[in-house]
Amino acid sequence: MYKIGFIGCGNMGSAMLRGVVSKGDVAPSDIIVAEPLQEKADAVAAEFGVNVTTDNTVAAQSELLVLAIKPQVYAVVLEGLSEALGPDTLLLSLAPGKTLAYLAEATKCTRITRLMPNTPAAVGEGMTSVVYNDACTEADKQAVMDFVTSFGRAQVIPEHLIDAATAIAGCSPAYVYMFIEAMADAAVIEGMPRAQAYQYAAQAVLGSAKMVIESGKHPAELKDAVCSPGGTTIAGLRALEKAGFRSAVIEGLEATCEKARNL
Ligand SMILES: NC(=O)C1=CN([C@@H]2O[C@H](COP(=O)(O)OP(=O)(O)OC[C@H]3O[C@@H](n4cnc5c(N)ncnc54)[C@H](O)[C@@H]3O)[C@@H](O)[C@H]2O)C=CC1
Ligand SMILES: O=C(O)[C@@H]1CCC=N1
Repeated sequence: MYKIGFIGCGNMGSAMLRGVVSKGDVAPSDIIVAEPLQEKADAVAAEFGVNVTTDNTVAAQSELLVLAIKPQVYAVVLEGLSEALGPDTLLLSLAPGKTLAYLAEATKCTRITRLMPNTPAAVGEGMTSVVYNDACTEADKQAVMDFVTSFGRAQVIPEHLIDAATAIAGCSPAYVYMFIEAMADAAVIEGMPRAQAYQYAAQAVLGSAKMVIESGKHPAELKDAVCSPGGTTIAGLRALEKAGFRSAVIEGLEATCEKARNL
């Protein structure tokens, strides 16, 4: 495994770090995190036992460098790293909208990979999309796969699918949490204590997702098996469809893709 550097360690960087450190394949001493917020940097050092610096150029000396910063600060950060980034660095970028062409133009790196992970990486259940550029070697690809599969599932995709991947995996946890909240609100209306309602809703989502992944069955078949003729589920399904449930989800994900294309 390569020595890994992180530039920025906020929500996504720390989720990946938590996953990778818990898996144990990379020694914390082989990881260096650059995080300008001292309080965050101290918390990362204390929790994960990794090396921490506020100096981006030090972290950029790692062989595999994760840009875990917001797309809005890319230009200034990459300019600051122009001397530190070169052909020796395998650059991993998490930002929507920052294309391989942009990253090649903005740095002297030749080996570049885009990743679109999600925060469930923190519990080893991430879904990460991977887009390599042509200069990545087989060893690079192996190192990237070892890294991303240490915090969940991963798939290599062509770059034209990364906006869809951003919507369906990068962003969708937020929408799933909203769904869990909404279901819990309904249970609270019916008198269930709130904490219990979150547990019920979350376990129902977890179990349903596991059924899709492990049974290999079409989601519609699994849905139909819950809908008893003349029963409760089909009555709820009708009300959800009347309220535009599927359309709302499709429009939400499409708005995400549109935003990613324009970042
Ligand atoms: N949060 C999420 O669920 C996901 C985020 N992403 C992508 O990951 C990247 C990071 O996002 P988040 O972690 O959510 O953002 P965040 O705002 O939580 O973390 C960014 C971190 O970068 C640090 N930072 C700011 N300026 C810096 C600089 N000049 N040098 C070094 N560090 C600097 C900040 O202090 C902060 O800790 C973004 O490109 C985002 O689009 C991708 C998939 C999912
Ligand atoms: O909201 C965002 O822009 C980032 C990218 C995917 C998830 N969060």
